[in-house]
Amino acid sequence: MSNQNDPSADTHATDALEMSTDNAPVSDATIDTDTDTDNAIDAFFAPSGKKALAEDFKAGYVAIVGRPNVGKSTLMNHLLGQKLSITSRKPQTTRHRIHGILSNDEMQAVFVDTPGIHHNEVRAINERMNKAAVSALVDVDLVLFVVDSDQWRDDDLLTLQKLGETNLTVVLVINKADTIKDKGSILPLIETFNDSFDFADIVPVSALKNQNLERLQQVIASHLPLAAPIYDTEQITDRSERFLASEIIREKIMRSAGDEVPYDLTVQIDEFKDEAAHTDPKTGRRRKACTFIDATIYVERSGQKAIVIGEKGQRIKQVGMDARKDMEQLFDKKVMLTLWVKVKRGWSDDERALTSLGY
Ligand SMILES: Nc1nc2c(ncn2[C@@H]2O[C@H](COP(=O)(O)OP(=O)(O)OP(=O)(O)O)[C@@H](O)[C@H]2O)c(=O)[nH]1
Repeated sequence: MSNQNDPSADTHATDALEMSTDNAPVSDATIDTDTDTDNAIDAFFAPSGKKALAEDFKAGYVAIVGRPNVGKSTLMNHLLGQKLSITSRKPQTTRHRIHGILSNDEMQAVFVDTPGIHHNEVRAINERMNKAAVSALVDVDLVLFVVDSDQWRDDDLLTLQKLGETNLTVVLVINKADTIKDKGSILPLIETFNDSFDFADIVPVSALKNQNLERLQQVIASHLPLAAPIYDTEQITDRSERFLASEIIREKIMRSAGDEVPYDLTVQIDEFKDEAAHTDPKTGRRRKACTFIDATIYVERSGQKAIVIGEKGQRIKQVGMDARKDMEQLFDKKVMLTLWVKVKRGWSDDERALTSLGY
């Protein structure tokens, strides 16, 4: 859906203001000559990358559930060694189910990253997040129930109650172990958890500091069924680059604007165009392959728009630069990013608007 050319969208997209960032001239794209030929030769002689799979290969779906802010996204990102899911200090930043795929010689775990399970929610968006959290539990082979080692709350019990109604295998992941000053205090904590639920395993980790994640991988593998890989073992996500691009932009805004913007701003990718390496007909110079991405950031009020843009456009400029860097790293190609900020009042209460934005 592109609002720029859609007259019917004007009624929603009030108070539109465009902010363009990162307008480095296209000629900045590094120029190269014979690399295409070199790459083709390298690709021809490179090993196919497909190894023979172990006969006892295991594969399955793993849901990561838990209260907002316990570190679910960080855990998945660090297990994968890649940034697929957005993280910020603000709770409820995860809005979608994201499939991250972890493959090694013995197993493939397909992660479903869920939003927290919330109750007493009034707004349509939170209801949808709830549905997504519960539906993520259907048909998974294993649940990682993540808690913050420091904070045990009623919300945790609510999730545990939901898990108790299923026959799922549940591993308790006690995250943020790095924040525990007295390591001995984790033992009574483990006992408390053990008394409240029949966990298949309990693994304390620090997702952020990569502590005990190998052990967690072994535990995951031990609970997955014998099966062939579900996805290609080279693949790390089934999410499109478009989707990942929008999540990266959203993360940069949430990180930079902190508590000043609500978590329910959304980012829509208006254009995502790959341009192959070519010779510029005007200048005769070679241009590297590049992906042009145009995105619109929707906020609810003009005050929020001003915050996202920042003084003299500084914030949006920084968001654009940081997001572009992450995208270039993740997609492994050159990116030109243009951002727009628009006010779309009340969209998070509007079921139709949510659907049109892909929720
Ligand atoms: N100290 C410490 N902080 C962590 C750890 N894991 C995550 N965090 C921090 O906790 C905050 C929340 O992490 P997220 O991964 O976004 O949490 P989440 O559970 O996905 O949150 P929602 O998207 O709201 O459901 C971030 O500031 C992380 O950096 C950890 O092992 N140690």
